[in-house]
Amino acid sequence: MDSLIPSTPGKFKMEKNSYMHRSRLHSSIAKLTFWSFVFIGIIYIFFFRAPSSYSASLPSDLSRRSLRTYTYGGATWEKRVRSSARIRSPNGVSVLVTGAAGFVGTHVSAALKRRGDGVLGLDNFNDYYDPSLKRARQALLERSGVFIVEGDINDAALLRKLFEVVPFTHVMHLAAQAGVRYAMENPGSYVHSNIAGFVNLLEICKSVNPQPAIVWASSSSVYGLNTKVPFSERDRTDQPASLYAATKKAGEEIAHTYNHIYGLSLTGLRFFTVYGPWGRPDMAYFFFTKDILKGKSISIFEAANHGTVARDFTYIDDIVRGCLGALDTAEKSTGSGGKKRGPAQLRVFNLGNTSPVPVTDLVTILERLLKVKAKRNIMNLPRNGDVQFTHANISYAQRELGYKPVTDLQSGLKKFVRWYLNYYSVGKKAVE
Ligand SMILES: O=C(O)[C@H]1O[C@H](OP(=O)(O)OP(=O)(O)OC[C@H]2O[C@@H](n3ccc(=O)[nH]c3=O)[C@H](O)[C@@H]2O)[C@H](O)[C@@H](O)[C@H]1O
Repeated sequence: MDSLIPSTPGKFKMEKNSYMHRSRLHSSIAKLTFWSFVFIGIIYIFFFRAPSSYSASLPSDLSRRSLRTYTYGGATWEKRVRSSARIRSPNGVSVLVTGAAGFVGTHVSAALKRRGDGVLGLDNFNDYYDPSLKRARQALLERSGVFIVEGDINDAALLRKLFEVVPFTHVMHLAAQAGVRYAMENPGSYVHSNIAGFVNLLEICKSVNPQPAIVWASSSSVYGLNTKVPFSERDRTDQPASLYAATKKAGEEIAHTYNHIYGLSLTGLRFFTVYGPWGRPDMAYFFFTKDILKGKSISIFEAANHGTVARDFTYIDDIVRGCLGALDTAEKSTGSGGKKRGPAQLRVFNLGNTSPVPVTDLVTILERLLKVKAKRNIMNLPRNGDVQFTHANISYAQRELGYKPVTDLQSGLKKFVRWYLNYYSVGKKAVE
């Protein structure tokens, strides 16, 4: 039997005996047919059926999350855009805030509006986390006069239209696929938002006249496996530990290119684990709160040999002040009509708290504020993108932006917990 099986599929040995030859030929045709079916079957399973495979899940996931078609335009829509972006103070600026329904985007938009700047939001309201929280933030902003256009930063026609309606002086680019660990589940979404989306935005910014100055969100995660502390902007950032970090690092290099070729003024802000009211439910402090209240156990990561895992948790109001400082000190872009006219500003700043706190201490603070004991499940730091600690050196931001964080973790979490209990109408009497 063995000799009937071709040594290599598709390759036939020549036989001397004709009967043998015919019967072998029939048998070979049957086998060829059989293997063809197997082959076609495998292709079918790979390309059309495998629900968890990257190639199959990516397009549907992306189309569900951010490639929806949005409707925009018309006189009423344009009127809303103009009114939202109208500057109402003598030295005000007009800012397009991408990711305006996100955590940092909402706070920054509200702060800009409060001081009289013109603000227009842009957000694709994807479902990476509960979109109803994004809708609630949108409602909050609407009450203060900020309109959020529903759309994606990959939509060049929409971005062009927005710049046609409003000659924005600044772009605060906060739209991104966030989260360190989710990058292993949906890598394509990071490339789509943090790289393709960023390039698309820069393409529009470089071609409009006047070009806006751009401030955008990088991340502390670019320091990756760097062990020198505190992290300074001059430290190496070529060892990202997650795809998220790699896309943010790529963003910094892309910013360099657009600054170099087109004279765009670009400022990247490396945020360090930002937390606070209206925060992101995918972040540990947020879902720890939820799970502690529900009596569910929480996983607390520790490094090898019971090593402490710590973060330079930074309170949202401090971050907002840093963002405004970056906008206020951003110089004008120098290009026009897609051509560079002279050197333009290119900056990167750490925005952290300079006071790392072990995750176990974060849990202790939450327990005190919630008046509920956590069910702690200590486990090894998984190899899925997390780093052991972060710690920002902020002297450069202090000098150039007047950045000075003033909120310690205890006070910041107190405000977060108060908001959380109120927002989710938790009937517990916690936080004195
Ligand atoms: O500074 C950034 O640039 C990033 O900050 C944030 O990332 P991280 O600092 O990783 O925050 P977060 O997930 O809240 O984990 C906090 C701590 O809890 C630990 N952690 C986490 C989960 C868990 O189940 N257990 C646990 O111990 C975990 O090991 C970690 O030590 C943003 O999400 C990210 O978008 C990016 O902006």
